[in-house]
Amino acid sequence: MSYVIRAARDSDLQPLYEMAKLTGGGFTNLPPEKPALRAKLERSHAAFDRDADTIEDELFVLVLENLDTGEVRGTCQIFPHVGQRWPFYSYRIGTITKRSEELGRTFSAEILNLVNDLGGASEVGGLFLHPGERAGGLGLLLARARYLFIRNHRSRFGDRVLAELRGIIDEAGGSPFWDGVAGRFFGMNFQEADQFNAVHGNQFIADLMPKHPVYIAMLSESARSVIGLPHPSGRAAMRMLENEGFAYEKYVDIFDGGPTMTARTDQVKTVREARDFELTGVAEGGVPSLIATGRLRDFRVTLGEVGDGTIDPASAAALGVGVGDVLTEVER
Ligand SMILES: NC(=[NH2+])NCCC[C@H](N)C(=O)O
Repeated sequence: MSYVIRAARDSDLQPLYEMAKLTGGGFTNLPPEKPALRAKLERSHAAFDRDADTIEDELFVLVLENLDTGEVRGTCQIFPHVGQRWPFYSYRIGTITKRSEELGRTFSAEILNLVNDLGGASEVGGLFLHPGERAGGLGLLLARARYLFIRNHRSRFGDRVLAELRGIIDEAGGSPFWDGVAGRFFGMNFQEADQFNAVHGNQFIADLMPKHPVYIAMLSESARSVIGLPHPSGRAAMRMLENEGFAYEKYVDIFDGGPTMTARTDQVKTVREARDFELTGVAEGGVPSLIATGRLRDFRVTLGEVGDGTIDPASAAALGVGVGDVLTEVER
């Protein structure tokens, strides 16, 4: 089977919608609403069409296509510059330490601070792989294709990259963190708020989110216990991000308390290890690799084998490349 990652097209709307319905909620970047998805595709087209070297608040949507069937089986997104137009919100967990000499006691309290620290960063997100394809390293292909895209269009991205992981959701679809913190100020449940956010953006956060720091000690045990923890379905994603050099630096999602992972763009493993080479021939065999080619709308990535200046025939066909083309490779 042969797969390729490529820019999303208008005709991908239906499969994107079908996949969005499979996410089970809490997946802000892939709402199961066609108008919202269509708006994302339009934003993405504009980003791929803009051939310039500057960082803008835009969005690239990529899809994973099974070349044997023509079906779209996965997707991922890159936001080059969050917080440029609308502030980007996070809770940063800070510490305040107090000492009473008379009592001989020192106390440290943890505080949730509403911050816009991550404004200016690039964000990777919206990664979804069809449940029927969760083998064969395709999740990793989707994730790492984003870093190759960033590397090959480096001036379009910030010096820091972030990834938000879904937080803990209970069986009823509720978020213990939401119920204990922001929910008290929004008059809606987590699903409604997340849905509203996905469709209408985050102005309502600026309007309603409490501005004062929150003492974690004063939250309910259920809210406290999920801070910085990913949804069980996101544990593998968290490990993948850590392997790329991302770390949890005490930033959490203001709605569900899920961890925000950050990394220096140039320190991301795939960005650091990728290298360019000129294709001198097509032959079987070589090192299992991710192979990328093309700029902007023509950007493509596949899984294949890289020899000494060569790639395997299936990859050459998947990428539509021939001798003399310049490719990017990074070991699997
Ligand atoms: N799970 C959520 N919808 N969280 C709220 C959005 C937070 C996001 N960092 C923003 O500022 O837009």
